[in-house]
Amino acid sequence: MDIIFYHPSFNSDYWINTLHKAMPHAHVRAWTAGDNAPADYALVWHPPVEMLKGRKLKGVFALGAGVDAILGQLSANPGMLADDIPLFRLEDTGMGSQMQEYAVSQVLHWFRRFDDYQVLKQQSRWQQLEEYAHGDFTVGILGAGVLGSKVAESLLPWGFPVRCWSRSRKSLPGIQSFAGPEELGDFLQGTRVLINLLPNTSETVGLINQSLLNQLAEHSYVMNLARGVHVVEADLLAALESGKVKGAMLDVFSREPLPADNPLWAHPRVAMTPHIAAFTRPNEAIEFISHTIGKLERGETVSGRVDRVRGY
Ligand SMILES: NC(=O)C1=CN([C@@H]2O[C@H](COP(=O)(O)OP(=O)(O)OC[C@H]3O[C@@H](n4cnc5c(N)ncnc54)[C@H](O)[C@@H]3O)[C@@H](O)[C@H]2O)C=CC1
Ligand SMILES: O=C(O)C(=O)CO
Repeated sequence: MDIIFYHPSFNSDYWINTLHKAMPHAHVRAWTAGDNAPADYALVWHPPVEMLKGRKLKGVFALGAGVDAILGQLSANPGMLADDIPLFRLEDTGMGSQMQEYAVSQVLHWFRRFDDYQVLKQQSRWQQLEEYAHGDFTVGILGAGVLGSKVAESLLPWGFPVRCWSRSRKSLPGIQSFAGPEELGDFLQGTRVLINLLPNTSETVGLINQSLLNQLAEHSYVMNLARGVHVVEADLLAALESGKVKGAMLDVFSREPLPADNPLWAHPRVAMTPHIAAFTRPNEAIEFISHTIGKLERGETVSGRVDRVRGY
């Protein structure tokens, strides 16, 4: 079995050596331009079109959770990957716990008013502020998939009401599930902290706009852990200016790196991280990939297959 590997920044040697340990029978090589030798599987992240174009592969694994980039390449280069070649994505592989860390820490930061105390500190003011009540701090998660559901579960022990919105209804103990466009309004009403963990698709791009933000509770918070294109930045800035949104924590942006002249940089109630909410963990990813390839070779059913039409 031959596997080709491409990632613009990962340590190829580590990945190839670890893949060899997980799959001793496989020959894994780092793909380089001009390599047209046969392969059975490709492990890729933002691959050059020529790496996949015209290849007969048993499967392609995206080395991340979101597949919008590779699907975007596919739509721009139709011949890049034959329709009958399955595309897989990583499900959790160490990203779930990272998302939990990020979300819980930020929700608690806002709930305990550390953002307000930082402002008082800068004014050298010693002042105790009125505490928020858990009941007034409903957390609503857009996207209740692998990562969104883990984030939802991690917030429950802290006493917050937690709800989620997804394409289909979910059964997550203690978490109110809202499903489909017809229930988005009910999901938003009363949501104080909005956390985005949706995939970037034609249905979700630009979803977090003025209309959606206006439906949130007063003095709400927005945390974007998914993709920058989900947020209409001008609308978020307007909601911050009006006070409808009290604070934002953004890990992803419509352009990355974020251009220096973007007003989000200087906004006093916007905190930012440079797309670091959750990294692919090599060991967990290789375990997932090697198990999945093993199942594929045995003709067994597998999870993680991307629905190219649906977009995730
Ligand atoms: N900032 C970062 O470092 C990272 C960001 N991500 C982002 O997180 C996203 C989610 O990852 P997973 O949870 O693994 O994805 P997933 O595919 O397991 O879950 C997606 C969820 O979104 C819902 N959804 C999709 N389209 C919808 C629609 N039109 N209306 C309502 N609900 C819809 C689905 O029902 C599902 O619950 C990824 O697509 C990626 O963009 C993932 C990893 C790291
Ligand atoms: O896995 C993903 O989709 C990511 O955004 C990793 O950066």
